[in-house]
Amino acid sequence: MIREIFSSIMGEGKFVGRRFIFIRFKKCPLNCIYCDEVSKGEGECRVEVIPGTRNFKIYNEEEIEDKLVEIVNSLKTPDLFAVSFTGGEPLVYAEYLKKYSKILKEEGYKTYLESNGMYPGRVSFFDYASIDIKLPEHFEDIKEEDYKKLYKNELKTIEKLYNMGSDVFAKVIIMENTSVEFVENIAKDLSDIGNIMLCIQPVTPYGKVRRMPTQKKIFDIMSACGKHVDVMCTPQIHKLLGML
Ligand SMILES: C[S@@+](CC[C@H](N)C(=O)[O-])C[C@H]1O[C@@H](n2cnc3c(N)ncnc32)[C@H](O)[C@@H]1O
Ligand SMILES: Nc1nc2[nH]cc(C(=O)O)c2c(=O)[nH]1
Ligand code: SF4
Ligand SMILES: [Mg+2]
Repeated sequence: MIREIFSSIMGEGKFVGRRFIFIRFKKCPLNCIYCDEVSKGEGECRVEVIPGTRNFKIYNEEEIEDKLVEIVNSLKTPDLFAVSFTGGEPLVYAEYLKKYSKILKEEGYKTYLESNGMYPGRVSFFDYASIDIKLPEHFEDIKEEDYKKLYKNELKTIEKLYNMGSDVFAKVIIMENTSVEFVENIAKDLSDIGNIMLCIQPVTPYGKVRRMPTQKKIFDIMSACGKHVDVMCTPQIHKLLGML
């Protein structure tokens, strides 16, 4: 279920630059062409021994699940902002996630969800949430009706978290072929939900994706979205810094 736990600087979105502990779950039902988490399902479970050192202890699956609080406590640093549940797709493991995010909250930690938003029915409370809104070009081949369903679910997830009082924002990964109008329409839909920040994240070339969007594309998208919502843009800074 859990693939790795480590301490790093948040490299994406509204809280970029803050210190986080990352709990990464394994599986994900989607298959984004740019996904930098290729080992979705298999592989060992590794836990950083000392924050930021990349020294890992290998655990077996069951062992780590019961020791989660102990492990998080061992990675706590004075600058810690929150504990991120990411993946893969953390909401694949919704029951475990609900139980442990509540326990960690009771222990005094702020909780942060990083999700693709495909499971609105499984969402529980998090202090902060980053919900991806996927675009059709993120997939090798997606039927229009499947994309529409995914999009509807993503908006529903954001709305649910917003109404629960989570500090939720939307993240859109943009590519060189991303349409300005398409992202502007997303911004309009977000503004109908409430005061939701839109974080534009230029794709980091990976796998079959070879190029980042141009500066013009980034500025055009930001200007168009800025008519409707609060918008910011950041690349994945942890990769620039060579961090996990
Ligand atoms: C690995 S995903 C895990 C959480 C969830 N499955 C999702 O997609 O939101 C974490 C974040 O990394 C982003 N990401 C993955 N590969 C990327 C890449 N090559 N360039 C930019 N962002 C990427 C995803 O879009 C998502 O916002
Ligand atoms: N440093 C760092 N920041 C991140 N923000 C989101 C990440 C993720 O994979 O969910 C991530 C990650 O993997 N590392
Ligand atoms: S939804 Fe997230 S984990 Fe799943 S393939 Fe896309 S980027 Fe990767
Ligand atoms: Mg990542």
